Amino acid sequence: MTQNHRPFPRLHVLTDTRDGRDPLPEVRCAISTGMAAIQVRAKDRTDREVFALTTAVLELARPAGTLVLVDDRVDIALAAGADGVHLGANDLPVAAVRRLTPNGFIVGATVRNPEMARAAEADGATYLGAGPVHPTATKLGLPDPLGPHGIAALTAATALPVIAIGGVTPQRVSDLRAAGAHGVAVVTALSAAADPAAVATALAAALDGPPGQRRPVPVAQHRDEVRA
Ligand SMILES: Cc1ncc(COP(=O)(O)OP(=O)(O)O)c(N)n1
Ligand SMILES: Cc1nc(C(=O)O)sc1CCOP(=O)(O)O
Ligand SMILES: [Mg+2]
Repeated sequence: MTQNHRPFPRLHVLTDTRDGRDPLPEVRCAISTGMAAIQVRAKDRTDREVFALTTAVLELARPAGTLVLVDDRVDIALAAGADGVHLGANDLPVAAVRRLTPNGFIVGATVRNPEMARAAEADGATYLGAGPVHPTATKLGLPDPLGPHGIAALTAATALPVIAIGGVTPQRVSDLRAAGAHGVAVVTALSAAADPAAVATALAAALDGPPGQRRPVPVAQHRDEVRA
């Protein structure tokens, strides 16, 4: 794990490996913003390939101090030396992963309503991924979009940083921050962009600085800093 005392990242970029694509170009763009975390998400790859991709992402991320998380797989995250894992409903429970991992290891949890947010916080999650906030074609079988109002209800229920995911674009960031989201997670905003560097810059600019109506939450209370 990296020693990182920066604020918890507001821009989470998930790798898009579909159709054999190489996600490293957009990973480089995200890292260059200086405010991103990279989540290695590679549903179509073998364990060996996910491990190799995580190692490649870590090589790019470490010199910049960028955090690297792995979707679903705490074993691969630990084996590769990543900073954390993102857990969904079909993965190991947050509390079980906490027992397996060292202090400072980041554990994200997918939540879709305030009850799930409270439970994940009680179980020891570091941050919450909340979605889908808008319609998305990237993942099938999701419930109806939460919208910024759903994000507001969810952020009111937890002191943890909430990362909104699903159909996020630079233009949609401001409403999400106003709803209390700490940040956003994206796949196709970067992977399908003609100019991913420009989109990464636009996302970073939209996430930078205080939101209009952000709920004040003490840093120590919502684990806004990662102290590995
Ligand atoms: C930041 C963030 N939020 C939500 C998700 C979704 O995770 P999960 O429920 O595990 O679904 P898959 O990504 O595995 O399809 C996420 N990955 N990141
Ligand atoms: C991987 C994922 N999880 C979601 C959830 O709501 O759990 S939405 C999503 C896809 C996000 O992709 P895009 O930025 O291209 O819409
Ligand atoms: Mg997952």
